[in-house]
Amino acid sequence: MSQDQLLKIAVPNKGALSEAAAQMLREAGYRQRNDSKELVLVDEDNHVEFYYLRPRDIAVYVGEGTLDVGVTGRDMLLDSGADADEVMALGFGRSRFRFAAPGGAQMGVDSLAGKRIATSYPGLLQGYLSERGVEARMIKLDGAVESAIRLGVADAIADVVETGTTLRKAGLELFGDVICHSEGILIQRRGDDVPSDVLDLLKRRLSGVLVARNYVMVDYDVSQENLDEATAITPGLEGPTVSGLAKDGWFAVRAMVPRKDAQKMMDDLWAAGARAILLTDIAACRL
Ligand SMILES: Nc1ncnc2c1ncn2[C@@H]1O[C@H](COP(=O)(O)OP(=O)(O)OP(=O)(O)O)[C@@H](O)[C@H]1O
Ligand SMILES: O=P(O)(O)OC[C@H]1O[C@H](OP(=O)(O)OP(=O)(O)O)[C@H](O)[C@@H]1O
Ligand SMILES: [Mg+2]
Repeated sequence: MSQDQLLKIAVPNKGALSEAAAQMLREAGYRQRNDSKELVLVDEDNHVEFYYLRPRDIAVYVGEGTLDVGVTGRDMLLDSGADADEVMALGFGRSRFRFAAPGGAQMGVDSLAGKRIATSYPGLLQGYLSERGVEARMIKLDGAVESAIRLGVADAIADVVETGTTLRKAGLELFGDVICHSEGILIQRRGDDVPSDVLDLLKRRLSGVLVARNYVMVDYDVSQENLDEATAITPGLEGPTVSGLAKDGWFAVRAMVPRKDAQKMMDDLWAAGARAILLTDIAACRL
């Protein structure tokens, strides 16, 4: 891609990843379509254009080099066998790809030899079974795979599981190890190392959104005698900002901390003598 061409980015047009992908791109400062029938959207200011495509097809377009990068699911990239690699995990659309069957809790992957397995991800499944030397018959379905056993076309299934509700409602139980931990990812054609400022910016902005989502800012006041103990709890990224307060012997401390640990960290800070402990969201960042 030459510097004056727009970077072509594929985005899922429907399904579980579509809204979350568009939302993340919006938060990263890009324009996104308002009309779900729109197939292409040009964002001149940011030197990119978005192509709205079926999530399953995105790895194919990127692998063939017709589009520069794309957002899809890790399971779909692996299933496609396309000539594309994961560049960055995006933290949304998390799911697991797993085996299930009635009474599955008693089964193992070895028991699948000679059986029929229904799936929408034959490439991913075949790769997993071949590595383990298990020969089974693949029944390729487009969706609603959980119904395949009840309807008599398969003995087991391999499908996407998020909450497990769909499986439970179909009377199925999980078995075997997780075949793939999936989430939304950014992909690029394998070996495509043409330097691109526009792509570097996209990656930096998406990383910024991830940090803003996963971290919060903590502020607190602490006395000199408790300063070391408190800052050990909030080491920050480079180190916490420590500034003097008007009150003698007291300091104000500010640091970024992982959102998931924030409540426990506040308890620990309080126990360490910190007071006026405040948490605030980070709207955006560049690290
Ligand atoms: N319930 C879910 N929770 C989280 N991720 C999911 C869920 N269902 C699917 N995914 C993920 O979303 C990606 C695309 O799957 P999706 O179901 O949207 O596509 P599809 O099955 O081809 O389309 P559709 O279901 O609209 O026919 C995959 O990476 C998959 O792992
Ligand atoms: O574990 P759960 O939270 O129940 O979610 C998993 C279900 O969600 C997806 O189905 P989708 O709605 O995409 O329909 P599909 O099977 O036709 O793709 C997936 O294929 C599972 O069926
Ligand atoms: Mg689906």
